[in-house]
Amino acid sequence: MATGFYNVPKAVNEPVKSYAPGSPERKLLLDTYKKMYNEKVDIPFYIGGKEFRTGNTVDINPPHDHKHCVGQYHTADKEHIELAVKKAAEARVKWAATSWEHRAAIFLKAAELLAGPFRYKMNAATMIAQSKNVFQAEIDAACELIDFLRFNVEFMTEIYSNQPQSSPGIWNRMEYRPLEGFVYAITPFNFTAIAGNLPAAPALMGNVIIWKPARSQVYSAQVIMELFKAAGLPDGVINMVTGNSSTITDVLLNSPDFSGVHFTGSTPVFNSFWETIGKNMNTYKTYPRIVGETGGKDFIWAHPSSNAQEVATAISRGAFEYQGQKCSAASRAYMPASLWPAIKEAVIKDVKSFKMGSPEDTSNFINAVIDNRAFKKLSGYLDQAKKDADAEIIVGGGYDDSVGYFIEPTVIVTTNPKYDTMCTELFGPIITIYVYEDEKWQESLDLVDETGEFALTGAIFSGDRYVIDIATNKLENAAGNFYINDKPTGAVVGQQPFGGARGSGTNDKAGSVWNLLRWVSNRTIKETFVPPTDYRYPFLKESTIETVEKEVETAIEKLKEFSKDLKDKFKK
Ligand SMILES: NC(=O)c1ccc[n+]([C@@H]2O[C@H](COP(=O)([O-])OP(=O)(O)OC[C@H]3O[C@@H](n4cnc5c(N)ncnc54)[C@H](O)[C@@H]3O)[C@@H](O)[C@H]2O)c1
Ligand SMILES: N[C@@H](CCC=O)C(=O)O
Repeated sequence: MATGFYNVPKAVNEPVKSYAPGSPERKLLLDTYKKMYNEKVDIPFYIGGKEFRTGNTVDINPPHDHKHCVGQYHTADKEHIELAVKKAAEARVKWAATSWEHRAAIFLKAAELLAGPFRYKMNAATMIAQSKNVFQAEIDAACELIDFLRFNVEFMTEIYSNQPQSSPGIWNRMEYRPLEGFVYAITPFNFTAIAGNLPAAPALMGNVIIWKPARSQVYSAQVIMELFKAAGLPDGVINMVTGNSSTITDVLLNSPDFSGVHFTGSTPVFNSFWETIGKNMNTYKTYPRIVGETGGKDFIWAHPSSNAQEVATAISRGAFEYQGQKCSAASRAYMPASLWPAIKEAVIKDVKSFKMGSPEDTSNFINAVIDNRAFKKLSGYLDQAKKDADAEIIVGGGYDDSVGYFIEPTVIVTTNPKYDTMCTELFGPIITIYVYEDEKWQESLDLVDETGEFALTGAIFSGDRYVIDIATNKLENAAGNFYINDKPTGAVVGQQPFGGARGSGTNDKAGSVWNLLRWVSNRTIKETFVPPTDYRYPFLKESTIETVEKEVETAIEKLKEFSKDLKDKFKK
């Protein structure tokens, strides 16, 4: 078989298209959106490459127009999940033995297809069912997913090329085997890129996957399955199942073949997985890998030396883009009293200028929150803030679900740094601000660090390098992604590897070598070219002692002969 040490194409970030008025991409995307909006999609689940339609369906309603229906998806029963385990095991035989360049080629092809013919369908599905505006859909469903696919291939080759030293006469090698079983990928509603990456990353490393997308992301999940099929991913490598989360999880976490979980979502759900896995430990053939990126309560902190307009813009974008439904979104802020009036004025001006509505109208900066549950939860917090003496809503606070689940972008100012909305992840367009006395800026950093259970993203603003140094050190454990003079959202694959610790996850950094390393089980191979044939250490070998004794005896004999010769000579 012909082979070689192949270099993969250098990964570069996918350029973000502008969708400016009159641009061809704008027309293509909006035409696709309208077409898909007025059709009825019928989404199956996928096991072993086959499409399953059970007739037990769930409607797909755009969050910004919830009475409208764009189609339905079919849900699996327990037997289907058991079948998925079987089919994944069957697919594993060939996939795990497929050489890496073929796995790489499939995912590189998927990246190119998404950059080209799949781009508008993927973005439109994300706009329709997840209520993202054009820009938010583009940076997520197109660019970030393309980046994950391209960069992971490069990271894979970095891992494979990491090999041990070899002493003379031997050759040490490191094999990076896929895990012995299947990986369960569970994905959140808010990022199409995460939904694609969580099954794709372990699959790239040779694993087989059972993937369960979030119910409100199933529309773009289907497009991801179509993309992988078009790229040539063999049947059964990624099986996408939809249905009751508990039923699916119960079957998968009870299977002896369960070898890892790749989760992104809320902290309580991940904690429940960890508990179940712990209880089931004796069931599994191998210790499962547990990888989870979870919730956040991300902060913006500003020092009196910072620029008020820069801080205000970071709040307006960091807290409200995609309705604050990014795990990275700023949802608590600490502002110095001296700068607060200027920051407040600028933020209120921004928020009042935001347009809210359907993503089809590209002038809308804000769209709807994901579903009725989120709407009820968020409106409940707004009602509570209106009643609480230690909270004041300075802009926003309204909500309306008559057409879509619309929550007005809201800024709450509190006098209590431990006020509920300073600590709890709300996952919506609400930020709470605590104003501190300028001279207490060091104490305010302690507050940032000590408030809440999370440590995902955080941003500090200052024009003073000594302050930046102190804050960076004090907040060492407060965020896995830390920003200096920038908003805490918008991490880019290959540039800011993403993930947090504490209650925010296992911090394995999506789209990095550290994440991919979790999906391989190394085998060390030592090959000896000329194996020894005698067990004894050289200095103890009988043959050696005998040789030395013989050499000594010979030397003595020679000396005797020499002295005899000498004596004879003297006698003569
Ligand atoms: N840290 C990160 O990188 C990151 C990225 C995106 C989202 N998130 C987090 O995700 C959350 C928002 O997403 P979400 O609302 O989809 O999260 P979620 O926890 O409700 O759902 C995540 C996934 O788990 C499934 N699920 C829910 N309950 C389950 C149960 N009892 N058993 C089994 N599966 C269950 C869901 O169906 C979904 O597929 C936020 O907390 C956000 O911070 C984190
Ligand atoms: N890359 C995104 C990830 C957000 C997760 O929900 C960001 O950094 O904003």
